[in-house]
Amino acid sequence: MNIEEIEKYLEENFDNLPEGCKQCVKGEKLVLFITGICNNNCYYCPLSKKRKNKDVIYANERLITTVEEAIEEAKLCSSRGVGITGGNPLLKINRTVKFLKALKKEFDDFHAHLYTTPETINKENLKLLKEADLDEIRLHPTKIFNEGYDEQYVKELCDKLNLCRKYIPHVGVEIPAIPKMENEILKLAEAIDGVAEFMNINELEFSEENYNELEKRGFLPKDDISNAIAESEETALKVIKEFKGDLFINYCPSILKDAIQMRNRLINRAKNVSKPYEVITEDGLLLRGIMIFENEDELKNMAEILDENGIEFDIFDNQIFLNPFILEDIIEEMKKQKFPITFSAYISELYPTSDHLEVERIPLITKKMKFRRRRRK
Ligand SMILES: C[S@@+](CC[C@H](N)C(=O)[O-])C[C@H]1O[C@@H](n2cnc3c(N)ncnc32)[C@H](O)[C@@H]1O
Ligand code: SF4
Repeated sequence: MNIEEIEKYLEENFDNLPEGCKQCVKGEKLVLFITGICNNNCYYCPLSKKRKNKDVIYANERLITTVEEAIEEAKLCSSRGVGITGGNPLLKINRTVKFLKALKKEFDDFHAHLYTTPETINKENLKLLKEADLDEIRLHPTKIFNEGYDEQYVKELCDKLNLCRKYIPHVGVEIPAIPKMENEILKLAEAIDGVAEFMNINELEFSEENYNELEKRGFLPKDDISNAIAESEETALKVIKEFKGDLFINYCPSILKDAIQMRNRLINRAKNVSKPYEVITEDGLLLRGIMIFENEDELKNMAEILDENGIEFDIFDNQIFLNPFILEDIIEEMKKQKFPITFSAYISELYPTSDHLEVERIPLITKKMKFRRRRRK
């Protein structure tokens, strides 16, 4: 599926999507990684070394420790809900409940969904999640994808789904589309039809951590621009085509996460955190003009000139941050008037995230620059 096909698919199916997906697509979900601890060991687990089996908390890309930081990140991203993920959030149930209650208290009408695996579902955990007002839960039946289809395991999964339904308003199943597993996935869909409300199938993705395990099994990247695995999409779409029951099955392509969901979240955050002189790109990144001075007096002179002309800027150490296009104009004018340029200058393209990750430095040589639209990994 390319972007146009995904946009068309979303337009046609948006109303049927689980609420958690609706907000996620619009970039309105805070991604709360509550712990990296997990008792499973899926060969396709995409978690990075910094997160896998580490008891760390992230709100979006930001490493946090407190509820207040999670609330702050939600505000900065104009989030309207939270997706609680991990690791397995239920292995840190008290922390999960503490964060969930605090977010629900802080924001009105805040939708919450949570990812977990069937083994940790029990009455005690569900009671706590209900008290904390969890709206949606998604179970990932890992055993099927690591060891093969097992009738008894799927029966137990259905029991767990039924138990979830007693406590949580919306209950679904979420799985990776492992290439060539269409028969197993179809059997699973038939078994959970009438029990789960939806099944979400993710296009299989590789990461630095799982690449070797995927390659060992003959799974290879589908192209050199995304981190999707070849034939995963075909498997998911075949399941959707051949399934004849009532269960709503949704396919979530890797590119949707990168090009639509992540982009929307960045745009939301950029709108809240950008300085008046920064430019928001169509990908939700920030463009900032930067002058670097070796001489403090020259920096002060330039700051005075900018001030006199009503140009907004910030001074950071020996640098002046200003609008990138104004910076280009200034340099052009100085060149025209053969004015000695005593600073170096570039345009910085950076993420509006808490780490301000810089993705590119564009040296200022030409006036009219085209800013490429790039896909992030
Ligand atoms: C990354 S997990 C995080 C939550 C939790 N650890 C779990 O596995 O349910 C969220 C969902 O992604 C799916 N998933 C796991 N590994 C994946 C991969 N390599 N590519 C695409 N989806 C994956 C699983 O179906 C899971 O429901
Ligand atoms: S359940 Fe999730 S976090 Fe745990 S190993 Fe599997 S994919 Fe990784």
